[in-house]
Amino acid sequence: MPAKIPATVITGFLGAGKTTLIRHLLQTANGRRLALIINEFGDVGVDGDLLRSCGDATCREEDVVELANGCICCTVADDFIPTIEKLLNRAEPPDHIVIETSGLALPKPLVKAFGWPEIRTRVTVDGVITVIDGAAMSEGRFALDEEALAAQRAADEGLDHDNPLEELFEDQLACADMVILNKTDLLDEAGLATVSAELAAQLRPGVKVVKARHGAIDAAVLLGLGSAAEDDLAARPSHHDAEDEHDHDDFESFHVDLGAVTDPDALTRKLKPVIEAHDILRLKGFAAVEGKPMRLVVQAVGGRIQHYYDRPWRADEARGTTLVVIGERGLDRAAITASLAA
Ligand SMILES: Nc1nc2c(ncn2[C@@H]2O[C@H](COP(=O)(O)OP(=O)(O)OP(=O)(O)O)[C@@H](O)[C@H]2O)c(=O)[nH]1
Repeated sequence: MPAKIPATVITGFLGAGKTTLIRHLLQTANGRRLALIINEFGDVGVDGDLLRSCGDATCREEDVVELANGCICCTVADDFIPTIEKLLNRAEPPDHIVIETSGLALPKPLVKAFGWPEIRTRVTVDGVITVIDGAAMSEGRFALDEEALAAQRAADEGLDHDNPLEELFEDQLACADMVILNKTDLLDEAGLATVSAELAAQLRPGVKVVKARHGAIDAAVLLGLGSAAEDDLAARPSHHDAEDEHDHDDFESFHVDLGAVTDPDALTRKLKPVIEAHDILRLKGFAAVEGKPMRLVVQAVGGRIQHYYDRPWRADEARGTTLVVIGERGLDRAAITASLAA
């Protein structure tokens, strides 16, 4: 029986730095042939496109498979299993498969999928790596608002779960074999100490926390953990263990198509109040800037916004501005679209 091909699951909340970590991983793959499966919650494959444009020898076009438009934990049978089988059946299978889940995916159902008969003898979960946005955590982005929850519980006995961000955050931590505490450049010493202590209190015994900036952790640290997580599920509790199915009704995503922009900084100034007014969790995409041959990448994690040019527009693609908007259910799409188009 040939050795199982290792697969690493990179998870973590919206904008934590998963794609950034994978780009660095590709640059330190040290000759390993990697295949990437990139999962997006939204219907526009931003991360996959960013990774394809990284141009490294290790991330050829055919090595990046995109599973957009829904969380990988919900599309296991239709999308994930067939995708893994295709990779395993290649004339030259990859040395290692790296899976980036969407920022809203539950990792445990995905790890469970590796126990499916179609693939269980051929691939193993080498490790679940959870990326944490240290800045968002220190700002209490995932902390439970005790008063609000107490008030909710008083009003509704039937309430049986914490807020969706809190649950998702806890599930992504509970399933981790390693935690990357990212964005430490945005933390002062006190903030780092607080976040590190909060993490340590939530992690299973033996789970390592590695501090990082811009996901700059080498492949040698991330790959080769040998955790066989698919055989260790009982040790990884989830809020959703009791459910057969889970859904992502708590979140929603849509994209806005705009024309070319004249000034990237003006675009950022326009985005900030819209993100804050509508509590948009994540906004990302590409913009065409008048007179510029390069494509502008727009990245917003909560109110933290940045933009940069990543590559020239190709002759075969339509220049335009497409922004993916992700938030908790109930986003006012019309108002957001109107504000961005104004
Ligand atoms: N300051 C700072 N910014 C970072 C760091 N890591 C990532 N970022 C930025 O955070 C934003 C989101 O990074 P991504 O790598 O796209 O995050 P992601 O987890 O893949 O995002 P989703 O796939 O949308 O969940 C980008 O603007 C990154 O440049 C970091 O360590 N420090």
